[in-house]
Amino acid sequence: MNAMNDTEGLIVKATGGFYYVDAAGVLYECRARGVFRKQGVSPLVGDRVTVEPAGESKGVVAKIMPRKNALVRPPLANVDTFAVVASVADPAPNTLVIDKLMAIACHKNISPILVVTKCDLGGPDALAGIYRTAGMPVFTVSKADGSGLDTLRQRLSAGGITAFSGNSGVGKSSLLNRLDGRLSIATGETSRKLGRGRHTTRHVELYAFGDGYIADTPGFSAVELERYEVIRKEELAGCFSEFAQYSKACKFTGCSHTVEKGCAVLEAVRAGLVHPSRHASYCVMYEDAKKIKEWELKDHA
Ligand SMILES: Nc1nc2c(ncn2[C@@H]2O[C@H](COP(=O)(O)OP(=O)(O)OP(=O)(O)O)[C@@H](O)[C@H]2O)c(=O)[nH]1
Ligand SMILES: [Zn+2]
Repeated sequence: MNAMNDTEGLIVKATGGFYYVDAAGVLYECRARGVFRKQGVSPLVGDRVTVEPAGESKGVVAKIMPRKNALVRPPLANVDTFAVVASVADPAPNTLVIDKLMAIACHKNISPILVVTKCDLGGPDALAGIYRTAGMPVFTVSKADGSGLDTLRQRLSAGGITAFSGNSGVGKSSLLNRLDGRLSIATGETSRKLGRGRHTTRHVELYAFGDGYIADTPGFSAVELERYEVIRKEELAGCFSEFAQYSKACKFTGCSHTVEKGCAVLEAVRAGLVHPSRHASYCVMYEDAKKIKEWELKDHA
Protein backbone atom coordinates (compact mmCIF):
# COMPACT_ATOMS: atom_id res chain seq x y z
CA MET A 1 0.00 0.00 0.00
CA ASN A 2 3.00 2.25 0.45
CA ALA A 3 3.17 4.56 -2.55
CA MET A 4 6.88 5.02 -1.94
CA ASN A 5 7.49 1.49 -3.16
CA ASP A 6 5.60 2.13 -6.34
CA THR A 7 7.57 1.87 -9.49
CA GLU A 8 6.89 3.50 -12.84
CA GLY A 9 6.65 1.63 -16.10
CA LEU A 10 5.00 1.07 -19.44
CA ILE A 11 2.23 -1.44 -20.24
CA VAL A 12 3.66 -3.51 -23.07
CA LYS A 13 1.03 -6.21 -23.26
CA ALA A 14 -2.52 -6.83 -22.07
CA THR A 15 -4.17 -10.21 -22.12
CA GLY A 16 -6.84 -12.03 -20.15
CA GLY A 17 -7.19 -9.29 -17.55
CA PHE A 18 -3.44 -9.13 -16.92
CA TYR A 19 -1.25 -6.17 -17.75
CA TYR A 20 2.44 -6.65 -18.33
CA VAL A 21 4.40 -3.63 -17.21
CA ASP A 22 8.00 -3.03 -18.14
CA ALA A 23 9.54 -1.06 -15.27
CA ALA A 24 13.26 -0.46 -15.69
CA GLY A 25 13.77 -3.81 -17.35
CA VAL A 26 11.63 -5.84 -14.91
CA LEU A 27 8.42 -7.23 -16.34
CA TYR A 28 5.60 -7.14 -13.80
CA GLU A 29 2.47 -9.20 -14.27
CA CYS A 30 -0.29 -6.97 -12.94
CA ARG A 31 -3.96 -6.77 -12.22
CA ALA A 32 -5.60 -3.37 -12.43
CA ARG A 33 -6.82 -1.72 -9.28
CA GLY A 34 -10.59 -2.13 -8.87
CA VAL A 35 -11.16 1.60 -8.85
CA PHE A 36 -10.44 1.82 -12.59
CA ARG A 37 -13.43 -0.33 -13.38
CA LYS A 38 -15.62 1.83 -11.17
CA GLN A 39 -14.37 4.91 -13.01
CA GLY A 40 -14.96 3.20 -16.34
CA VAL A 41 -11.31 3.42 -17.39
CA SER A 42 -9.24 0.49 -18.43
CA PRO A 43 -5.49 0.50 -18.70
CA LEU A 44 -4.21 0.29 -22.27
CA VAL A 45 -1.07 -1.00 -23.86
CA GLY A 46 1.11 2.10 -24.18
CA ASP A 47 -0.01 3.56 -20.86
CA ARG A 48 2.62 4.89 -18.49
CA VAL A 49 1.59 3.62 -15.10
CA THR A 50 2.75 3.14 -11.56
CA VAL A 51 2.93 -0.37 -10.23
CA GLU A 52 2.51 -1.34 -6.64
CA PRO A 53 4.72 -4.41 -6.36
CA ALA A 54 3.04 -7.47 -4.83
CA GLY A 55 5.47 -10.33 -4.75
CA GLU A 56 8.19 -11.17 -7.18
CA SER A 57 7.47 -9.77 -10.66
CA LYS A 58 3.86 -9.30 -9.70
CA GLY A 59 1.97 -6.14 -8.91
CA VAL A 60 -1.05 -3.96 -9.22
CA VAL A 61 -1.48 -1.12 -11.70
CA ALA A 62 -2.08 1.71 -9.25
CA LYS A 63 -2.15 4.85 -11.38
CA ILE A 64 -2.40 5.68 -15.07
CA MET A 65 -0.49 8.79 -16.18
CA PRO A 66 -2.30 11.29 -18.41
CA ARG A 67 -2.45 10.07 -22.01
CA LYS A 68 -1.27 11.87 -25.11
CA ASN A 69 -3.90 9.95 -27.07
CA ALA A 70 -5.83 6.69 -27.08
CA LEU A 71 -7.16 4.52 -29.87
CA VAL A 72 -10.13 2.19 -29.47
CA ARG A 73 -9.26 -0.31 -32.23
CA PRO A 74 -6.49 -1.23 -31.77
CA PRO A 75 -6.63 -0.53 -28.04
CA LEU A 76 -3.45 1.47 -27.71
CA ALA A 77 -2.38 4.63 -25.87
CA ASN A 78 0.34 7.23 -26.35
CA VAL A 79 1.10 6.46 -29.97
CA ASP A 80 3.74 8.82 -31.38
CA THR A 81 4.11 7.62 -34.94
CA PHE A 82 1.55 6.09 -37.25
CA ALA A 83 3.17 4.18 -40.08
CA VAL A 84 0.73 3.87 -42.95
CA VAL A 85 1.80 0.98 -45.14
CA ALA A 86 0.89 0.87 -48.85
CA SER A 87 2.23 -1.30 -51.65
CA VAL A 88 3.28 -0.14 -55.11
CA ALA A 89 1.19 -2.97 -56.57
CA ASP A 90 -0.67 -6.12 -55.57
CA PRO A 91 -2.83 -4.52 -54.18
CA ALA A 92 -2.59 -1.19 -56.00
CA PRO A 93 -2.37 1.74 -53.60
CA ASN A 94 -5.62 3.32 -52.51
CA THR A 95 -4.85 6.96 -51.75
CA LEU A 96 -8.25 7.54 -50.14
CA VAL A 97 -7.55 4.80 -47.59
CA ILE A 98 -4.05 6.17 -46.99
CA ASP A 99 -5.37 9.71 -46.51
CA LYS A 100 -8.11 8.55 -44.15
CA LEU A 101 -5.54 6.80 -41.99
CA MET A 102 -3.26 9.83 -42.03
CA ALA A 103 -6.10 12.19 -41.15
CA ILE A 104 -7.07 10.00 -38.21
CA ALA A 105 -3.45 10.06 -37.08
CA CYS A 106 -3.31 13.87 -37.20
CA HIS A 107 -6.64 14.05 -35.41
CA LYS A 108 -5.16 11.95 -32.63
CA ASN A 109 -1.99 14.00 -32.46
CA ILE A 110 0.09 11.18 -33.96
CA SER A 111 2.77 11.88 -36.61
CA PRO A 112 2.04 10.00 -39.82
CA ILE A 113 4.75 8.44 -41.97
CA LEU A 114 4.30 6.47 -45.19
CA VAL A 115 5.98 3.15 -45.84
CA VAL A 116 5.80 2.07 -49.47
CA THR A 117 6.27 -1.68 -49.84
CA LYS A 118 6.83 -4.08 -52.75
CA CYS A 119 9.11 -1.67 -54.59
CA ASP A 120 10.40 -4.71 -56.48
CA LEU A 121 7.06 -4.70 -58.32
CA GLY A 122 7.27 -1.12 -59.61
CA GLY A 123 8.56 2.39 -59.04
CA PRO A 124 7.42 4.04 -55.80
CA ASP A 125 7.92 7.62 -57.02
CA ALA A 126 4.36 8.49 -58.01
CA LEU A 127 2.98 7.41 -54.64
CA ALA A 128 5.94 8.67 -52.61
CA GLY A 129 5.73 12.04 -54.40
CA ILE A 130 2.19 12.69 -53.16
CA TYR A 131 3.27 12.39 -49.55
CA ARG A 132 6.63 14.08 -49.94
CA THR A 133 4.77 17.08 -51.39
CA ALA A 134 2.65 16.97 -48.23
CA GLY A 135 5.84 17.15 -46.17
CA MET A 136 5.58 13.66 -44.75
CA PRO A 137 8.47 11.27 -44.20
CA VAL A 138 8.33 8.48 -46.79
CA PHE A 139 10.21 5.18 -46.60
CA THR A 140 10.43 2.82 -49.56
CA VAL A 141 11.13 -0.85 -48.98
CA SER A 142 11.08 -4.10 -50.89
CA LYS A 143 11.68 -7.77 -50.31
CA ALA A 144 14.94 -7.66 -52.23
CA ASP A 145 16.55 -4.44 -51.07
CA GLY A 146 17.42 -3.72 -47.45
CA SER A 147 18.42 -0.05 -47.78
CA GLY A 148 14.99 1.46 -47.17
CA LEU A 149 14.52 -0.90 -44.26
CA ASP A 150 17.61 0.49 -42.52
CA THR A 151 16.39 4.08 -42.78
CA LEU A 152 13.03 2.99 -41.40
CA ARG A 153 14.77 1.13 -38.55
CA GLN A 154 16.65 4.30 -37.65
CA ARG A 155 13.44 6.28 -37.45
CA LEU A 156 11.68 3.65 -35.31
CA SER A 157 14.57 3.24 -32.93
CA ALA A 158 14.87 6.99 -32.33
CA GLY A 159 12.07 6.76 -29.73
CA GLY A 160 8.34 6.73 -29.16
CA ILE A 161 5.65 4.19 -29.95
CA THR A 162 5.01 3.38 -33.60
CA ALA A 163 1.86 1.60 -34.79
CA PHE A 164 1.41 0.18 -38.30
CA SER A 165 -1.71 0.19 -40.40
CA GLY A 166 -2.72 -0.30 -44.00
CA ASN A 167 -4.93 -2.35 -46.26
CA SER A 168 -4.89 -6.11 -46.16
CA GLY A 169 -2.12 -7.66 -48.24
CA VAL A 170 0.16 -4.61 -48.50
CA GLY A 171 2.85 -6.51 -46.61
CA LYS A 172 2.59 -5.24 -43.03
CA SER A 173 3.31 -8.58 -41.42
CA SER A 174 6.20 -9.27 -43.78
CA LEU A 175 7.59 -5.82 -43.00
CA LEU A 176 7.35 -6.22 -39.23
CA ASN A 177 8.96 -9.64 -39.41
CA ARG A 178 11.87 -8.24 -41.40
CA LEU A 179 12.22 -5.22 -39.13
CA ASP A 180 12.58 -7.30 -36.05
CA GLY A 181 13.50 -10.96 -35.85
CA ARG A 182 11.54 -11.40 -32.60
CA LEU A 183 8.30 -10.78 -34.42
CA SER A 184 7.12 -13.83 -36.24
CA ILE A 185 3.73 -12.78 -37.42
CA ALA A 186 1.81 -15.02 -39.78
CA THR A 187 1.87 -13.40 -43.20
CA GLY A 188 -0.88 -13.72 -45.80
CA GLU A 189 0.51 -16.94 -47.20
CA THR A 190 0.97 -18.75 -43.93
CA SER A 191 -2.33 -17.76 -42.40
CA ARG A 192 -4.15 -18.80 -45.56
CA LYS A 193 -2.34 -22.13 -45.43
CA LEU A 194 -3.39 -22.62 -41.84
CA GLY A 195 -6.94 -21.76 -42.85
CA ARG A 196 -7.37 -19.36 -39.96
CA GLY A 197 -9.64 -16.35 -40.30
CA ARG A 198 -7.85 -13.11 -41.02
CA HIS A 199 -8.02 -10.12 -38.73
CA THR A 200 -8.90 -12.22 -35.75
CA THR A 201 -6.02 -11.10 -33.58
CA ARG A 202 -6.99 -8.55 -31.01
CA HIS A 203 -3.89 -9.00 -29.00
CA VAL A 204 -1.63 -5.93 -28.99
CA GLU A 205 1.94 -6.00 -27.84
CA LEU A 206 4.77 -3.48 -27.77
CA TYR A 207 8.27 -4.55 -28.70
CA ALA A 208 11.24 -2.49 -27.59
CA PHE A 209 13.06 -1.25 -30.66
CA GLY A 210 16.16 0.82 -29.91
CA ASP A 211 14.88 3.68 -27.79
CA GLY A 212 11.38 3.21 -29.18
CA TYR A 213 8.62 0.62 -29.35
CA ILE A 214 6.83 -1.07 -32.21
CA ALA A 215 3.19 -2.01 -31.72
CA ASP A 216 2.48 -5.37 -33.22
CA THR A 217 -1.01 -4.79 -34.56
CA PRO A 218 -1.09 -6.38 -38.01
CA GLY A 219 -4.81 -7.02 -38.02
CA PHE A 220 -6.36 -3.60 -37.85
CA SER A 221 -7.83 -1.88 -40.84
CA ALA A 222 -8.90 1.53 -42.07
CA VAL A 223 -12.54 0.49 -41.87
CA GLU A 224 -12.25 -0.30 -38.20
CA LEU A 225 -10.32 2.82 -37.36
CA GLU A 226 -12.87 4.98 -39.12
CA ARG A 227 -15.71 3.45 -37.20
CA TYR A 228 -14.20 4.56 -33.94
CA GLU A 229 -12.43 7.78 -34.85
CA VAL A 230 -14.89 10.27 -36.28
CA ILE A 231 -13.61 13.59 -37.68
CA ARG A 232 -16.07 16.51 -37.94
CA LYS A 233 -16.11 18.46 -41.18
CA GLU A 234 -14.89 21.59 -39.36
CA GLU A 235 -11.87 19.67 -38.09
CA LEU A 236 -11.01 17.95 -41.35
CA ALA A 237 -8.80 20.59 -42.98
CA GLY A 238 -6.73 20.65 -39.79
CA CYS A 239 -6.08 16.93 -40.31
CA PHE A 240 -4.52 17.62 -43.73
CA SER A 241 -1.48 19.31 -42.26
CA GLU A 242 -0.14 20.79 -45.52
CA PHE A 243 -3.38 22.79 -46.00
CA ALA A 244 -2.71 24.90 -42.91
CA GLN A 245 -0.23 27.31 -44.43
CA TYR A 246 -2.73 28.22 -47.16
CA SER A 247 -6.13 28.05 -45.46
CA LYS A 248 -5.46 31.19 -43.43
CA ALA A 249 -5.53 33.16 -46.68
CA CYS A 250 -8.96 31.90 -47.81
CA LYS A 251 -11.34 34.74 -48.62
CA PHE A 252 -14.22 33.44 -46.53
CA THR A 253 -14.08 32.41 -42.91
CA GLY A 254 -15.51 28.93 -42.68
CA CYS A 255 -14.29 28.16 -46.22
CA SER A 256 -14.77 24.44 -46.85
CA HIS A 257 -11.84 24.37 -49.31
CA THR A 258 -13.90 22.34 -51.74
CA VAL A 259 -15.45 24.76 -54.29
CA GLU A 260 -15.24 28.33 -52.99
CA LYS A 261 -14.00 31.25 -55.05
CA GLY A 262 -11.04 32.84 -53.31
CA CYS A 263 -10.06 29.58 -51.58
CA ALA A 264 -6.31 29.64 -51.04
CA VAL A 265 -6.14 25.85 -50.68
CA LEU A 266 -7.74 25.37 -54.12
CA GLU A 267 -5.29 27.96 -55.44
CA ALA A 268 -2.41 25.95 -53.95
CA VAL A 269 -3.76 22.82 -55.68
CA ARG A 270 -3.80 24.66 -59.02
CA ALA A 271 -0.24 25.89 -58.39
CA GLY A 272 0.98 22.35 -57.67
CA LEU A 273 1.78 23.12 -54.02
CA VAL A 274 -0.92 20.82 -52.66
CA HIS A 275 -1.16 17.48 -54.45
CA PRO A 276 -4.52 17.02 -56.25
CA SER A 277 -4.75 13.48 -54.94
CA ARG A 278 -4.70 14.71 -51.34
CA HIS A 279 -7.28 17.36 -52.12
CA ALA A 280 -9.51 14.79 -53.86
CA SER A 281 -9.44 12.61 -50.73
CA TYR A 282 -10.22 15.66 -48.62
CA CYS A 283 -13.31 16.41 -50.73
CA VAL A 284 -14.59 12.81 -50.43
CA MET A 285 -14.03 12.85 -46.68
CA TYR A 286 -15.67 16.27 -46.40
CA GLU A 287 -18.81 14.99 -48.12
CA ASP A 288 -18.86 11.98 -45.78
CA ALA A 289 -18.30 14.19 -42.74
CA LYS A 290 -21.30 16.32 -43.70
CA LYS A 291 -23.48 13.25 -43.26
CA ILE A 292 -22.32 12.52 -39.72
CA LYS A 293 -25.22 12.77 -37.31
CA GLU A 294 -24.98 14.43 -33.93
CA TRP A 295 -25.76 11.16 -32.16
CA GLU A 296 -22.76 9.58 -33.83
CA LEU A 297 -20.52 12.32 -32.49
CA LYS A 298 -21.89 11.88 -28.96
CA ASP A 299 -20.63 8.31 -28.98
CA HIS A 300 -17.15 9.60 -29.62
CA ALA A 301 -17.12 12.54 -27.23
N1 LIG B 1 6.72 -8.81 -54.33
C1 LIG B 1 6.66 -8.58 -53.03
N2 LIG B 1 5.74 -9.24 -52.29
C2 LIG B 1 5.69 -8.98 -50.97
C3 LIG B 1 6.56 -8.04 -50.34
N3 LIG B 1 6.23 -7.99 -49.02
C4 LIG B 1 5.21 -8.85 -48.84
N4 LIG B 1 4.87 -9.46 -50.00
C5 LIG B 1 3.80 -10.47 -50.21
O1 LIG B 1 2.53 -9.86 -50.05
C6 LIG B 1 1.58 -10.77 -49.48
C7 LIG B 1 0.91 -10.15 -48.28
O2 LIG B 1 1.87 -9.92 -47.27
P1 LIG B 1 1.49 -9.79 -45.73
O3 LIG B 1 2.74 -9.43 -45.02
O4 LIG B 1 0.74 -10.96 -45.26
O5 LIG B 1 0.49 -8.56 -45.80
P2 LIG B 1 -0.35 -7.88 -44.62
O6 LIG B 1 -0.42 -6.43 -44.94
O7 LIG B 1 0.19 -8.24 -43.30
O8 LIG B 1 -1.76 -8.53 -44.84
P3 LIG B 1 -2.96 -8.73 -43.76
O9 LIG B 1 -2.48 -9.73 -42.78
O10 LIG B 1 -4.09 -9.21 -44.62
O11 LIG B 1 -3.25 -7.39 -43.15
C8 LIG B 1 2.38 -12.03 -49.15
O12 LIG B 1 2.14 -12.96 -50.17
C9 LIG B 1 3.83 -11.56 -49.16
O13 LIG B 1 4.74 -12.56 -49.51
C10 LIG B 1 7.54 -7.37 -51.16
O14 LIG B 1 8.35 -6.54 -50.73
N5 LIG B 1 7.53 -7.68 -52.48
ZN1 LIG C 1 -10.46 27.57 -48.56
